[in-house]
Amino acid sequence: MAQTNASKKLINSVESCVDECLEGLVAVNPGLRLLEGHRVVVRSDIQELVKSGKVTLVCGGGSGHEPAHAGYVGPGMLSAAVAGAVFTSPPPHSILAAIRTVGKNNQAGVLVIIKNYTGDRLNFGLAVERAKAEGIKVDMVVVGEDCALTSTDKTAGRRGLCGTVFVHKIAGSLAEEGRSLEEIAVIVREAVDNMGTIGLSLAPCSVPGSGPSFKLEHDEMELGLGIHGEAGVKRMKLTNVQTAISTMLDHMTNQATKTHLELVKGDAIGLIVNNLGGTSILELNIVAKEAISYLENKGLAVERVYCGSFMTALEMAGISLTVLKLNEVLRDCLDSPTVAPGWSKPMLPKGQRLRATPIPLPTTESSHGDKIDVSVGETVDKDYGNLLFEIIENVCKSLISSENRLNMLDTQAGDGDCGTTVTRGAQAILKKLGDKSSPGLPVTNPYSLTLALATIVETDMGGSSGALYSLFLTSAAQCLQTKISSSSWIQALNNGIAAIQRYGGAEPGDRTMLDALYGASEVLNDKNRSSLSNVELFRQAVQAAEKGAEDTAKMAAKAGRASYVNPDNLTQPDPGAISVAVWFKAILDKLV
Ligand SMILES: Nc1ncnc2c1ncn2[C@@H]1O[C@H](COP(=O)(O)OP(=O)(O)O)[C@@H](O)[C@H]1O
Ligand SMILES: O=C[C@H](O)COP(=O)(O)O
Ligand SMILES: [Mg+2]
Ligand SMILES: [Mn+2]
Repeated sequence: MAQTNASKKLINSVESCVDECLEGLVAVNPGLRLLEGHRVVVRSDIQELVKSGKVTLVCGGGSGHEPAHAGYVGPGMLSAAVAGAVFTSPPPHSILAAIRTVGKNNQAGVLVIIKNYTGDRLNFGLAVERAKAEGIKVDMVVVGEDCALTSTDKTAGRRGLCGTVFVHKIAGSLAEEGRSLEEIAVIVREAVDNMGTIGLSLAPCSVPGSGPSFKLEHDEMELGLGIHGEAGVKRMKLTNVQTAISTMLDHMTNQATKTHLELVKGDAIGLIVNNLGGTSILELNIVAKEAISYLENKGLAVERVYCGSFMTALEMAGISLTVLKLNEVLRDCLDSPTVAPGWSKPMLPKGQRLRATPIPLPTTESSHGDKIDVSVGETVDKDYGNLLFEIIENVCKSLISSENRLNMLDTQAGDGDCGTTVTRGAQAILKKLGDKSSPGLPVTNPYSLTLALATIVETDMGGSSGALYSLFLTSAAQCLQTKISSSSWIQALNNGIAAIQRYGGAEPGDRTMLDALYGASEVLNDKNRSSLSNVELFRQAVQAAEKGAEDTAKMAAKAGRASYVNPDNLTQPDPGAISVAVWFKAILDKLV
């Protein structure tokens, strides 16, 4: 649902903008093709590549960073790129489709390269585990080179930014050379340790369908922002470009910060001067001149400079600077040829590309989650099934009607997409749920039902929320195989919470959805409340979830994207926690 204050965009619809962007990309680049039924761009020679004995490379993440990542697909760089919705990690099934396409029957193996974001770690992590279980050789490198943070005490760690493009180039070159998966992973991880990025923004961007991601006064700029419109670490007065660049690079190399890049006189470096999307070429060239001159004045040998749009944040006015310490191997990697359109000049269209047929998916024996065995798990009677139907329907509708509020909260704390992501999941569930007279989901079999919900969420949602809810539901289902009672639902909740903690690494008090879930679970597991009726107990659990969610407003963020935002700016509750309170309340409404 578009918000009324949405910024102007040249799109046909919010829902279709990523697909149409990819269609356009493959239309003007003959070397690129779409993978059937997925937001995955692959090399058009992928079938030969897989047989070539070379390591293949998969990258991906949310859209809005164009040309990243699909623009780096091509000989000498990536084999495939998986695109999520704008600023939203893609769902695991598309990632798995990409890994299968480049990894099935490929002895050399697959290297998956991601930027360090919770959503990407979880969704790509899940797909990698599935691929391994299918016998595909695969390793994953997580890029986190942000130098903005002054400490590293966050669960979320350093963000992955434009340095990821250097990683694509280095890994691409080594793969082309025929190096092994193990060798490539070692060299690439070392390169990540030897690079740093710092951003600067003059004006925010806006996600299609929404308003600006944050506000900057006309005489302000923001140091160290991320690439999703998340506010940065320090707001400063607008200065001339020379002062701005020295502030950025001083911060990047400041020994007092835990995330600084160690540079010593005489070091050879490569530099990316990156346009975050809305900076004029005139300004960008000045930035390049100033950055080179700053670095040379420090006695560094600036051996390679790349200037342009490499890793954008939609139309954000601003820049980032990435410095990579070079050695002979890395220098050769940067210099090796590639025709990936994002790195070199785009090739001209040949013929009628819009009609090019998509690459078919590889056939596969395993079709995880596509079929759910309803013979497992205890069945409940028709009335109970009807109640579950109504609960699911109400949960989805409530979440959908909270879309704008959740987006608004995520705009302050993250990247503004939590409502959109949750709504996408809810709509997919409603579509599958269908009609009450003949539901499309196994509502009389709680175990199968919960697994089916996990699969829908995993397939259609994306983002941190998608992965976390999928883990939650998959683990919860394990407690619903036998004897359905109020206590098995409580066990299911406990198990689900444990899975979120296990994979997300956050704890109660870290300002996440866990704070709402925990509040509710404490009440439900409280022995002193055993005399309460089920409905009364649940009513108190809802109150605790709501309180847990509201209390996040006062918490410091330790996990997720909010952990990068200046704590002074975090005055509203966490969107993920509010979403939990919303669905708890929606369940209660159907129990009374
Ligand atoms: N490590 C984590 N553990 C538990 N919940 C998390 C974690 N990281 C993020 N979250 C929850 O996810 C919510 C954001 O969801 P979403 O917008 O889908 O994520 P993103 O855009 O960062 O991928 C946060 O408000 C928070 O409640
Ligand atoms: O561009 C977005 C990144 O891929 C992170 O995704 P996320 O917001 O789902 O964590
Ligand atoms: Mg997101
Ligand atoms: Mn978000």
